[in-house]
Amino acid sequence: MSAISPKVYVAVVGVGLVGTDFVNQLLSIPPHASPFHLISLTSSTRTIFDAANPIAPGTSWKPLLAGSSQRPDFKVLTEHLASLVAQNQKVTLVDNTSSDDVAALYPSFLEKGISVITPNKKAYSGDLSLYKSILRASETSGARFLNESTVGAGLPVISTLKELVATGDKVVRIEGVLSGTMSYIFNEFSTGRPDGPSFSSVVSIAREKGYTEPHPADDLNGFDVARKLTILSRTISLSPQTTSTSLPSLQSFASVQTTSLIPAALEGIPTGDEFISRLPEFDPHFDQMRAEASAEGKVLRFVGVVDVAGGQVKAGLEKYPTSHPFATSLGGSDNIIMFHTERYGSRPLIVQGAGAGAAVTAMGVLGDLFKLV
Ligand SMILES: NC(=O)C1=CN([C@@H]2O[C@H](COP(=O)(O)OP(=O)(O)OC[C@H]3O[C@@H](n4cnc5c(N)ncnc54)[C@H](OP(=O)(O)O)[C@@H]3O)[C@@H](O)[C@H]2O)C=CC1
Ligand SMILES: N[C@@H](CC=O)C(=O)O
Ligand code: NA
Repeated sequence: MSAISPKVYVAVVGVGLVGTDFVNQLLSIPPHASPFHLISLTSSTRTIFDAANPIAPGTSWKPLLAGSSQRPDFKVLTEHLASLVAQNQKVTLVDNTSSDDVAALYPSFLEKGISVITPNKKAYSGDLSLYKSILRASETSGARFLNESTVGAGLPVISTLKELVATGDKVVRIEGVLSGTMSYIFNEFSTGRPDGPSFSSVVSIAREKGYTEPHPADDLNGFDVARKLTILSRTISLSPQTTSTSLPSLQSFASVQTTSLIPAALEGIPTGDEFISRLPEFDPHFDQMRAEASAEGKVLRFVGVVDVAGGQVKAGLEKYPTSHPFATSLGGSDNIIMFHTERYGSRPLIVQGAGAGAAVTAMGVLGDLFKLV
């Protein structure tokens, strides 16, 4: 007779694009097959918590949350979740925000035995001291932190890299198109022809499709790619299996050599709406870049590199021949990540597919949750 594992108690913070899909995917698991109890939801203004009556499939959870008079309080939420841990329950906090404030709380969740799962890149690409305290807290309590959707959305990028490192392969270089937004923009904008849609129009569509960060400037300044490269780089260099590496110890994503696409006049615009409305002023600048690449028989692609052997991490706009895989094999919000390793020799291990969008990102988060079962 096999033992029945206890269910994992899940508290969700952030119910925007990804968070909504995540909750809907979680609640669509047939109850008899679901290893999860969804016990709490928190938006930026409201919260609900009820460990005794988990939210059931079919519940109209949005009105339930909107109708709550409880304000979010992370101290109280942590106490509630810690009391379940004290009763030997498995408890996880899922952070679907892009908030630095929520990210800063991960060590305090982890040290109380609450696992953390997130597509939010802030903690893992922010200050190195936060990353190290996450590692320490997880090691001390045994609670897990999983972040598959921080790179390549639901694509198996982090899990692949962890397995390469854990099994003793030596990563030489990782390179690829790591931004769904940048991929979509340049797949549509730069096809090898000298003309085509305007830059600002494809950026607007990428935003409508839910690929961009809450503020699209966070994609166009290259920081989103720099954050992903920081996460990949730290996954290698701070793994217990890595004894020595030439990789730089990145103090934060800001240490990555990054080329911004944002015209100087648009730096620091506070809202995404205003940024998008001003972008058409700069279309002629991008038209010229496209025409120059086309004249060389090339396309533009925004690419990131973790050069482990060369000790360099960088992100920027590059030109590729129209026959290159970055030009021929990408469409939509596709990411492509090539792992050059000792074992994979001259033919890299390649992961490719949609790298942004609510459904695929939420799937990566839910996939991480299943790893706790
Ligand atoms: N979209 C994508 O394709 C991908 C996204 N990601 C990451 O997923 C995360 C979510 O992205 P996305 O859903 O697109 O963004 P959204 O802006 O749609 O959602 C974020 C939500 O977080 C909520 N929020 C912000 N601060 C807090 C807080 N302190 N407490 C509770 N809730 C808060 C906001 O709530 P409210 O509505 O109440 O203001 C908002 O609804 C981001 O970290 C993003 O980088 C990762 C991979 C791909
Ligand atoms: N804005 C990001 C979302 C996923 O991380 C992207 O475009 O890749
Ligand atoms: Na991923």
